[in-house]
Amino acid sequence: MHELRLLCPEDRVEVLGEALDALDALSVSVEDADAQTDAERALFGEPGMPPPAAGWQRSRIVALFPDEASAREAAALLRAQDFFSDCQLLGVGEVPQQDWVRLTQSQFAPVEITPSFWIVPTWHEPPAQAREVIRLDPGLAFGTGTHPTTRMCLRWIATHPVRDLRVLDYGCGSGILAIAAAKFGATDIDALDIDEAAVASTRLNAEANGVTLRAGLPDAVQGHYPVVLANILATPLKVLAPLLTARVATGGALVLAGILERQADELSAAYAPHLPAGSALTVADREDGWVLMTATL
Ligand SMILES: C[S@@+](CC[C@H](N)C(=O)[O-])C[C@H]1O[C@@H](n2cnc3c(N)ncnc32)[C@H](O)[C@@H]1O
Repeated sequence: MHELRLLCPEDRVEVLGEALDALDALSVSVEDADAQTDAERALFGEPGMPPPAAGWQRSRIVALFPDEASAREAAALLRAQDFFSDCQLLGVGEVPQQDWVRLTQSQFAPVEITPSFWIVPTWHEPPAQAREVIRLDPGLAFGTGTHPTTRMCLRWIATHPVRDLRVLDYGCGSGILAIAAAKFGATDIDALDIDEAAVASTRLNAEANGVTLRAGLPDAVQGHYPVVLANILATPLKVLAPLLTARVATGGALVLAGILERQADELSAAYAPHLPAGSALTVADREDGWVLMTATL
């Protein structure tokens, strides 16, 4: 395969992407040409919040073609277009052959949650000290155990009694929290998500781990649960406060993640009106700038 590398200003990214697509590029990727410099621009915004900028000042576009001739032909055609005037051709080069599957797999190692509880990709053997193991490969849905928010929830599950309890995993992604609850003895588990792909992924992962749970869309929520877990993000968690608190059984635990340290007070305040007297949402764990917040209802 050969790659065609281009440099362009923010307002040409879309038209170049469309043109490369029409020229049968196998893939087109766009990166910040100023990454790792003072001019680097963050483009991430929380759900519901606008991103800080619509695009990068200068983008580096890399398009893959099956051979050198098609990459060069695409370069020649693009250079002849009016919209290419402020753009630059950086080069055409061969992409070295790699074992992409092995390369991807090498980035996912077993993740330790506690010394005896591990998340292990199927291409690895579980470590000798692992007593409880979830087998999980990275897929379309979030939740491989590598993110601090997931890890803190998993740690909570592993260190609190969930045996024989009903559990709600709201925003289940890959289903990792629901599967962990099942591994630690929870018996009646609802794993729900607004994303159909997450629901499908949860079903497959549960089956692969030999556990029983119900995966579905949020309207499948039913009754009250002694444990309600939700690892989403601060903004949706605030919106979901009435719904999530209403689903926690009396004396049950609400466990929330996806919250940055600086958002903890904001979350406590948003949940306060929905909690019984004497109960509060407080920080129970922290990792890498994220916090886990819990309340007993
Ligand atoms: C950060 S992932 C968490 C996945 C997994 N539970 C974990 O702990 O790794 C958040 C998930 O919540 C889902 N989600 C976002 N907003 C939601 C909402 N309002 N109701 C239900 N699920 C939601 C997303 O589709 C995503 O799969």
